Amino acid sequence: MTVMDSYLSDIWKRTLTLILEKGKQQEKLDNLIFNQFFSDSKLMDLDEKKALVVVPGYIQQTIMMQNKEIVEEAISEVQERKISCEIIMESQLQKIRPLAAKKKAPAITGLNTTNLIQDYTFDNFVVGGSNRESHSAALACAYNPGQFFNPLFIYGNSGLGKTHLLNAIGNYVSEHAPDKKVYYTTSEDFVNAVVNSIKNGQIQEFKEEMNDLDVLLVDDIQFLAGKEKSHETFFYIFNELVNNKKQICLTSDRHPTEIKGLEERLISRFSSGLSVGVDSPEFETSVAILKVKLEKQSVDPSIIDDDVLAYIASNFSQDVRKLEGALNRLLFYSINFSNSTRIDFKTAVSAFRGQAQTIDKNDLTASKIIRCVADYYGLTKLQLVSKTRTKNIATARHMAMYLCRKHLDMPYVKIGDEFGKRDHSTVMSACEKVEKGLKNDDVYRKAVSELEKLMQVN
Ligand SMILES: Nc1ncnc2c1ncn2[C@@H]1O[C@H](COP(=O)(O)OP(=O)(O)OP(=O)(O)O)[C@@H](O)[C@H]1O
Repeated sequence: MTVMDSYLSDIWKRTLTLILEKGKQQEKLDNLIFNQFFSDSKLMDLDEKKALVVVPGYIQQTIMMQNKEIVEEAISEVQERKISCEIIMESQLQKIRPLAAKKKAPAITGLNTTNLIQDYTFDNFVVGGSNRESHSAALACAYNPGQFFNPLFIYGNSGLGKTHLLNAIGNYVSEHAPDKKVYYTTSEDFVNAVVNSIKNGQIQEFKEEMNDLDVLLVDDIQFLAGKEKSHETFFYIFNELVNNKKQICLTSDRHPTEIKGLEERLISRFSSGLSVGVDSPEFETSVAILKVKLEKQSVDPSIIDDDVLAYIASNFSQDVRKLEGALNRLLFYSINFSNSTRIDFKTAVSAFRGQAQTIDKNDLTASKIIRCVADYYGLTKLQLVSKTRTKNIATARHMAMYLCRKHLDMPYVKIGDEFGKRDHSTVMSACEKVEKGLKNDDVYRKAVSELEKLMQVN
């Protein structure tokens, strides 16, 4: 432990004692809540006015935020000056750490610190149709910086892996060519650095330091919009680096030509290399991502039934952050509220009650599902529950059984009763067929998604 660490730890210990005392006085906290949600927190940083507090997860963060006033009162009392607190989760720390490192670094930009997010590598980036192009372009830039696409511009909605890819490039270069200077920053930090350098009369030094880089990675470049002073500096650095065959990689939430408030000359520079998009992951990619994230948390994927991963993948794959959040919720739920060592479909349905596809279960009945499926396939309800085994009727029947299981959580036997008294193994095998179809077949996925929409409106 460094002197700084033990200094912060001592302050936090005294603060925690006060938080409990004040919380009890104000009847907002008791020992149980305090021990469960406050005791694992840490004070990571402290300056004249602000404290950075880190907590293990979402729940601790939420509960501490609810008591933020008490927390701020307590630390202000310990420090004998007014302190405001930022409370973040450990998982957010990595994004913030570089800022802290930069602050302490003697150089203007902090280039002598490695500010890459170490966890984001090509090895743990799952490739699928939605990101194949951007992954391949990023890898090419990492393998041969400055040679292929300059700049590489990766764009797409939030949470689709742009920051991950950007850092993967940096980590790859740092590992394979340690003599190369790599710098990762967000455009907001870049703007702050420019403003500070101007204020301190060091803008020339700042530019020189930047021009000395081999790889410049700038995240969320859209935030440069409207910051005219920084445009000038960035334009200069951009030209120097590109002319010297140094690699620049940028990310944004939209294509360069759609960023409003950027000078034309910058837009044209950004578009002059290669622009590649990232999209929401498709089903297989989502499942593979979930498996990678489980591995990262040292959870054996075999304790989770395949249909559970399929369920999360079909409900939360708009962005990977949502997928990760859903997985964390499931793990949290099963650790705290389930007695079983396996995580099955039923556990998942309970964990996501009210979160996954918002079909109102109170409104939904087997009969309604049968009607929707029959309409969708152009059949009658009678045909669906009949003994007929014609392929199209059987497929529709399997689909209806699967939807009853998924949305009504009905036992197999009961579903069998609804479909002309079929036995439970027939229903089980029907559900398995649809689950398999969902993994391998776009037609199944499309049908389930359209049927679920129909079930909501009908
Ligand atoms: N293909 C993937 N394989 C593995 N993890 C992924 C993949 N895509 C995204 N992730 C994970 O999803 C999370 C969000 O990704 P990231 O921060 O890179 O998104 P982003 O596109 O930069 O979002 P924003 O625009 O909001 O900054 C990260 O934890 C990242 O590791």
